[in-house]
Amino acid sequence: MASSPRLMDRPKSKNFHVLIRLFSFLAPYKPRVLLAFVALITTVGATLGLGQGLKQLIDAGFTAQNPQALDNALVFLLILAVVMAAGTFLRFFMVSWIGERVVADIRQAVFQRILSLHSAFFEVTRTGEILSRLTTDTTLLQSVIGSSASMALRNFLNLLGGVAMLFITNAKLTGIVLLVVPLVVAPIVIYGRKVRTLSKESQDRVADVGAFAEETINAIHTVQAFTHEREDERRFLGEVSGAFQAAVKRIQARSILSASVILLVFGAIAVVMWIGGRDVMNGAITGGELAAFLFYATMVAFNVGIISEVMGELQRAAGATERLVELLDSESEIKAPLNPLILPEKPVGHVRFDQVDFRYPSRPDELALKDISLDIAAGETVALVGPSGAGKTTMMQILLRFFDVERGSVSIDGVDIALADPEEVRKRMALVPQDPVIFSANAWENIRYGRPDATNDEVRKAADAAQATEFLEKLPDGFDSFLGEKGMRLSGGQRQRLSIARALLRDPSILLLDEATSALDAENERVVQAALERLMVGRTTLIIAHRLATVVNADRICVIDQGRIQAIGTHHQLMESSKLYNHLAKLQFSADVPQ
Ligand SMILES: Nc1ncnc2c1ncn2[C@@H]1O[C@H](COP(=O)(O)OP(=O)(O)OP(=O)(O)O)[C@@H](O)[C@H]1O
Repeated sequence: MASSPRLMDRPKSKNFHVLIRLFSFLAPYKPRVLLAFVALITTVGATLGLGQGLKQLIDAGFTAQNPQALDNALVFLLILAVVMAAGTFLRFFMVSWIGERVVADIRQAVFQRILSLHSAFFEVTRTGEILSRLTTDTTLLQSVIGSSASMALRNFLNLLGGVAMLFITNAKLTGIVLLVVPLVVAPIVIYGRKVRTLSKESQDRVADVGAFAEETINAIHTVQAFTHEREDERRFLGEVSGAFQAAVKRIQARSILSASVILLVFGAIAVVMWIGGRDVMNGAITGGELAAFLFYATMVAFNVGIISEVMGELQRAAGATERLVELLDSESEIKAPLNPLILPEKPVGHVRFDQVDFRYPSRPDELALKDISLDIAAGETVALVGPSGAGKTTMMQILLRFFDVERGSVSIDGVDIALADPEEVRKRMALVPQDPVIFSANAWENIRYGRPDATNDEVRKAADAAQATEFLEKLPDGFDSFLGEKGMRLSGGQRQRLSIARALLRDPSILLLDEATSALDAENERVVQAALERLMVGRTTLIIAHRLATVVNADRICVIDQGRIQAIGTHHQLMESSKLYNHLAKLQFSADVPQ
């Protein structure tokens, strides 16, 4: 398993018309595109002019022994060189700039689209695939827009111009060359393809070496514990030898290709020179004409070769564009209707599930929620309890409208959330997940995630209320401390308190808590509990309960099993009436459950 997909591996497409979609991204930069085009035409013109300068140099200068004409021809060539240099600078700069800019825009557009997509999309699309579209495919496009496309265009124009100049210079020799060029270029192109296939194979073998090493090193403890070192060494040697053999094949093919190119190209030049030389001797053409002719002929052959190379790149770019366009065209299935219902301006916090049936798109044959009806008054705390896989998390996901229900409805403050804007719905809620995510940023930014426009003062107050200030201030740089990849520097309880501060800052009317099951030590549990209680004041709270204290303190407890609500009531009521609850309570909430 290679850690990152390589450019060579991306599938190609012959579907070139998708490349047209790229034009919409070029549109904002029309003046630059135009400038690049003008520069391109100028350099092509100057390149073609070189042949004429050469002809002048030889005929009027050398052959006629005229120093003045020689000077003129040289000045002409120098001017052409300056024009070519300036044109190339401008073209290269503009085209590369456009390539980088357009790719930045495409990345932004794709990322924006990905963030808006519905949960089910992420279930069917692997994260690695999305990432490789965002990085590898866009990089490929950058190389195409920023170089290959302009190269293809330049070479194509050079080719057209070169052929035209060949005819103008000498039609008879051109006829011969048109016969010879395919004979020279075709074997080179065909063999070149073989070399490319071998290069890819060689790269794959090298990737295998890397993948094997990566897997083994990551599992170093298992390797050593099972004393598997010798065996792994032997297998690694196999991988390394495979890579070496593939490389040798590639090198062999490359050497043959280089030798053939030299033989064919110089052989062809010799043949044309021989025919042309005889014509010069006969007086049919001048020496300058022959030189110009050879110049144009070489140019044409060279350009044919390059274009065939670039075609492969363009095919890969078409493939990349196809995949990016597919992403850009993905529509979120969870979105606001055309005329979304507006939630009441002042949030109340009334939540109602009404006869909800739901099944996950990835598991269509099984109802995850069956006929769920639950009316939660503003400010009420409802604890969800039930065995693992009962559907507790699913209820929260439905309330956050990560998925739409199949039957029934879910409403907030009297508004069916399916008819509202999902962003507005989610703005009314804060989620404190079981295993809170800490982003690789400092504490300020991590808490401010709850409300990006909060002031430092507000962040501090939230941290105070969540009992997070003390431990945050003890960090080396206090609130400015970088909390590291996935918050590695914080303990489980600290992460929870930070997440509570985040929710406090968001100040939602509805709170979704997924209690941590992982055994927080008694001290931590007490602090987290205190922070939670402060957070819950005056808010409607739906809490997946794993702790006895939560269950006892909840206004109502909802017992869920296999997607259905089995019973609702207070702890004491349920201990009496619900066998399942009684069982769960004894099992889950430790032995000292009050009877
Ligand atoms: N994304 C998903 N796609 C398909 N099925 C899912 C998905 N998420 C959960 N399920 C299934 O839906 C059912 C309810 O899962 P849910 O996560 O709501 O349970 P839970 O009560 O929260 O369990 P736990 O206490 O273990 O977290 C389970 O059978 C689960 O396998």
